[in-house]
Amino acid sequence: MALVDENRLDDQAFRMSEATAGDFFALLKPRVMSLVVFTAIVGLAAAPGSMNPLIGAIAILCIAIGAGASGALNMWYDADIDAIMKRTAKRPVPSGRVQPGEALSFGLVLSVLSVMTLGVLVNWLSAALLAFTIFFYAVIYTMWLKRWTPQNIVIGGAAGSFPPMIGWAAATGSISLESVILFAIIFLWTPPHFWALALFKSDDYQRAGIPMMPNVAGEASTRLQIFVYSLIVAPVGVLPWVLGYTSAFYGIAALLLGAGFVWYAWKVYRMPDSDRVMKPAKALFGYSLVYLATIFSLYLVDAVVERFLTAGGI
Ligand code: HEM
Ligand SMILES: CC(C)=CCC/C(C)=C/CC/C(C)=C/COP(=O)(O)OP(=O)(O)O
Repeated sequence: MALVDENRLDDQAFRMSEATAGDFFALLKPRVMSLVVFTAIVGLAAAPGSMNPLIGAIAILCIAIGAGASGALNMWYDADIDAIMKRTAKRPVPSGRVQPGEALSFGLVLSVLSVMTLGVLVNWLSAALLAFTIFFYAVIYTMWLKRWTPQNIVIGGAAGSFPPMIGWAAATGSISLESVILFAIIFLWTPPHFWALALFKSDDYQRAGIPMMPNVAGEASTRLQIFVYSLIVAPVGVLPWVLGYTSAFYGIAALLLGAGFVWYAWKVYRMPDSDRVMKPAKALFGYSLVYLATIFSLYLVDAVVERFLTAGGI
């Protein structure tokens, strides 16, 4: 009698993984997470005091790995709906290149690794914030809010807003009003960022049965809500200058960028129901990325210049 039952080797559980390193990298949602990690870098660099550059680099690496891990956990749980939506059907799990168990273990191992390393080598406040953010995205948003309420991304947006606070906490071991304002900018930016995309991808969400705002409240209401959020995020983007955290250089640029945001959102608000190409919504989605990347870049430049001038006694 053979020691190994040949038939059992064909079972799913015994199948060798067909996944490549590229598939595992894709599980980290690298494109989205690159901007997320950039906001964490800004939080870390803008924080007062000096930090050992090696510890700073370790902190950023841990945040990047933790963010990617939360993306893997999201893709593990969402494989059923990702398979239905055109935009996501080719992802590693729904396309069968990565087994669900592999994605789950990958996400869990990286989550524990990133949080523990951040805690041991940097500080436990930033590690606790990172753990909470991973939990918020993977469990509160993905497993609960996303399939339950059209306010999913309004509440779930908190997850994407924490990284600058984590960076700040890594540098200082504390939370401050300035880091809460960086949180608020991303939090208020998320609904227009995402609903612009949800407008022109609403068929996908409809088919998958996800209660995104355009599918539940309708396109007209979503367009109005996008515009209202743009009216709030624009002044909040200028708040760091008003409160004296940045120079006028940042403040004026933020004012102009905010005016641009309101303009793009206004075009979406005025978009006729009959417009199925939805160019204004696509333009706003693109602009939302430019807005956040630019405003955080300016914040970084402002903080670095300020530090340079202070160090030089100017
Ligand atoms: C709950 C909050 C958020 C939701 C629901 C959301 C949703 C999405 C979706 C569905 C896409 C399209 C992704 C794709 O092409 O497959 C996207 C793209 C993107 N998002 Fe978000 N997002 C959120 C928060 C954020 C945050 C906080 C950031 C960065 C700080 C961000 C940065 C990006 C970037 C950079 C892209 C473009 C990726 C590319 O080039 O394909 N998002 N977002
Ligand atoms: C440090 C840390 C843990 C950061 C996490 C940051 C975070 C939560 C970012 C959210 C980004 C995002 C792509 C949401 C997509 O929503 P979705 O999952 O509904 O989009 P999908 O349909 O493309 O999967």
